[in-house]
Amino acid sequence: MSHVLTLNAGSSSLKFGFFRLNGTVEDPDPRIVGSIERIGAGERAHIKAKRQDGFVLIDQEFGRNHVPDHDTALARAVEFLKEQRPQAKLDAVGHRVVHGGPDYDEPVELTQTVMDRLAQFEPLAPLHQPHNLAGARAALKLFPEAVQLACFDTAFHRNHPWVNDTFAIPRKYYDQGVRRYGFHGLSYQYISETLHQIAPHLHMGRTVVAHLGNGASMCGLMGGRSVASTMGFSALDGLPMGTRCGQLDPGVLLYMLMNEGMTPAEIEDELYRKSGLLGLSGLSNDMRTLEAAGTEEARQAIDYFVFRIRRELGGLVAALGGISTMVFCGGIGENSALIREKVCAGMGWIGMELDETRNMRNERIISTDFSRVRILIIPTDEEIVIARAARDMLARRAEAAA
Ligand SMILES: Nc1ncnc2c1ncn2[C@@H]1O[C@H](COP(=O)(O)OP(=O)(O)O)[C@@H](O)[C@H]1O
Ligand SMILES: CC(=O)OP(=O)(O)O
Ligand SMILES: [Mg+2]
Repeated sequence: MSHVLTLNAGSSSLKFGFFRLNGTVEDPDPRIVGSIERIGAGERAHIKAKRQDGFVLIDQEFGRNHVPDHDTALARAVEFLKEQRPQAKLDAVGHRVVHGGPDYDEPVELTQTVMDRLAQFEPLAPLHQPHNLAGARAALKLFPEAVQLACFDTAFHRNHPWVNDTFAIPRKYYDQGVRRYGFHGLSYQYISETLHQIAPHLHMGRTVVAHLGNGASMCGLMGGRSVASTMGFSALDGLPMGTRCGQLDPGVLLYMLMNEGMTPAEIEDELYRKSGLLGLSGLSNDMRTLEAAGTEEARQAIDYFVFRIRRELGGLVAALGGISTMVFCGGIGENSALIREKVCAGMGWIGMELDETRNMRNERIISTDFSRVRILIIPTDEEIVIARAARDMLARRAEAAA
């Protein structure tokens, strides 16, 4: 029996999935999915994992400083999986790698050359890429006989039309790779494939997907393919996020450099780690905390988040030439009735009409029966997209070896 481990390393978390492969066509079976959160020096990390039927296998806090970095987190996750499945042999380890640069438009086997190339993109995604690659290095040591593959957040967007792929700066920068890459591609691929399964007629049309998590972006899909996305060169652009600023006039960067005398490292820290919902509210990057807080600053942070989503929605509808389906996903998109309600309020002019009760109940279809645009909640699943890619890569290698 073949097994695949999937790893999705964020700035302070590691999500893992343990899948059984049932042949080369059937969907991989998610036997165990879990996460370790609050990784870092001085933190009390927390491991959670569930079986496929929802049974909680572990939900436990570590002691302070017990999981100071991603290498330790991976070791803890592997220890736990070995306890659960002592006999299982891993055939592949699939990694979410946020930045694949201009060339990778599909998953690739992680060789040393590929790793070196991907390390060049670390400055473009400092909250993710270094951790993604650290996870890959650690897994290469732990499982030398397993196939290791990288699945990129950028790959799904690689066929954007040129106007959505470029900035209006001298052309040499485009050739150097300064482009609008777009991210959250594994999530958008999952939504696109799911839409194809559950509503093929909607999949054929014009869809706007709002992936609203700690990182947030939106994507316009035409016939299931990405046409435009709100994220650009780095995972900073577009919507404001938990701690990232989203769209910013580049003049603000010049101001920080020249008037505030900030160093590039200080600006990076300000824009990636201290801005967004946290920076505006002065309270938290967590939407649940902001919704419960009731302070003026928390309300303003929510208002700004919603305002930017609505602006981008209008822009994406114009880029697509219309809209037939709107999908919400990510931790906020899947769980916050309040944010969905605020985003959809008064959007009748593009044919969106939210059903209040369905929205409150987090149902799959949350538009009214009369709404011209279908509004859906689809819980996203980046892990299964990685597991499917691993299945396909193992099948290709087996075929080549036969
Ligand atoms: N019931 C809820 N109401 C509002 N926000 C929620 C709810 N559940 C989760 N969230 C928010 O989802 C965000 C995390 O989303 P998630 O997609 O898990 O992020 P990540 O990018 O780390 O994968 C947090 O801001 C969290 O507050
Ligand atoms: C690209 C990105 O923002 O990812 P995440 O949502 O995992 O932070
Ligand atoms: Mg995410």
